[in-house]
Amino acid sequence: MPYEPAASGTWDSDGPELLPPGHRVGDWIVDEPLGTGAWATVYAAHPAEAGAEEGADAPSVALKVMPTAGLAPRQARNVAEAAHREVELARATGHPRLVRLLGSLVLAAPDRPALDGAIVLVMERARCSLRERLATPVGAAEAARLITGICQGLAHLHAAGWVHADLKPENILIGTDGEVRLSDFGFAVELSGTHGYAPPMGTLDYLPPERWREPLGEQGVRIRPTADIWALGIVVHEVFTGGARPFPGATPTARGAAVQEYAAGRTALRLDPAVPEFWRALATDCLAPSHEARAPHTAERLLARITAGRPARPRRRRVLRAALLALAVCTAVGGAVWSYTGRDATDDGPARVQVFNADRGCRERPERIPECSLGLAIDPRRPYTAENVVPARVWHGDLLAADCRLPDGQPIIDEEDHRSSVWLRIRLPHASPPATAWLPAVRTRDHPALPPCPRPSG
Ligand SMILES: Nc1ncnc2c1ncn2[C@@H]1O[C@H](COP(=O)(O)OP(=O)(O)OP(=O)(O)O)[C@@H](O)[C@H]1O
Repeated sequence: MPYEPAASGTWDSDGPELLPPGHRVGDWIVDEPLGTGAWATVYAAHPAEAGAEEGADAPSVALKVMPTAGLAPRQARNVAEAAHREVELARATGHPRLVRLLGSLVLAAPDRPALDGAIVLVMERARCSLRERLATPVGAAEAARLITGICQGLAHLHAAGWVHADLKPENILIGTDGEVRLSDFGFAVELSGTHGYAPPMGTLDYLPPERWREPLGEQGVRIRPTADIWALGIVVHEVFTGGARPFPGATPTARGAAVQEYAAGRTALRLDPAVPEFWRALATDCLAPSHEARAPHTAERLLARITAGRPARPRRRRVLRAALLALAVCTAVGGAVWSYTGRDATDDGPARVQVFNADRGCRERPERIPECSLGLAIDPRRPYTAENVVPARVWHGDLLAADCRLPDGQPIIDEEDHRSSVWLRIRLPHASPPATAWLPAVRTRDHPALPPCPRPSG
């Protein structure tokens, strides 16, 4: 098959050389790595010129560092072209559901030959990827909101004359506002008329059946917007099943063979029963076996169908409520689910606060299920993300011992549009190091009088 997987062996087996925290890149100082793809490592970074006062509160960005040194000429050309496409697409489009590109530069790092000359894209920083989010169950309302956001991004891209061509949960980010941002436009294709051409690259699990048979011409392989619609069908299935693929097989190649069997009419499409009826019908249309059968299901029409098919609720409330739940559950990634009994915590605390979960569904459930758990931050001045929560989880109604109040942590917005940068320091039970963690004030309705906290260290 004329195909080169995206995750081809670009790096040494030891992995890519990483930039250390504190390294200056243009106007930015590198913090921790956020993720690695086949071509790039993405880092959190903050402005180099932020005053000491601003410190960790300065806006954080994501730096996508795409090394070119040491690559074969064809690979280096691929990387440069991918970066160029990302910049071109950002210039030509721009939409709240697409990740924002803030600039690009070439890295000068003569002391690090593997990174010297790397192309760096400066982007808005997201909270996590959809792949990370899928590590914990996604409720129906949030699933609907996420899929709607993906459709909005695709509808805009397609209307602007582009195909993403590598849609997958790793490339669907969740912004700090809890909303979808499509990202990674390195394989994006600009349409001329009904189709465009791209190098034979992509991610096997998201390729439509026709791509497996598409001849490789001088300009590459033919790509049409229906390729994104197929990938959307796979993603819809994953959202409701914690990342399970709809086609059977232990490897991407085996699943690709199953896709071929289905497209040839030899097997039926079998979606997981966990996918609700409305979304099952939508995913089935996205996964129509040929370009022609899929073509009527444009992103715009799917969006209209979703808007018409979803229960009508006041828009503002729906969006904000879901945003807070997304925030809560994003932070659950990587943290162990741990039954935290508020009763213990109140024994020695100077003030008692009760956890409030914005999601009514969670408030009404007595079981302590992971999807209703909330995270406590390690450092309230850093973004409220998976890397920044303690393993302990808390649930609605838990009683916690708060010993002081920090007025100027990361701002958090609740479902009623209340924005607060106040955080409460919580004493954790002795058995669970660290000794303290931080609860955003919007996660409780209690307002006890508390002394100001000393500025947290580290
Ligand atoms: N703006 C961002 N904010 C936060 N995390 C990000 C951001 N961009 C990327 N990431 C993280 O970094 C990972 C790799 O980024 P990206 O997919 O852009 O790299 P890539 O090398 O082009 O990947 P691929 O293997 O899909 O070609 C993402 O899956 C995501 O987890």
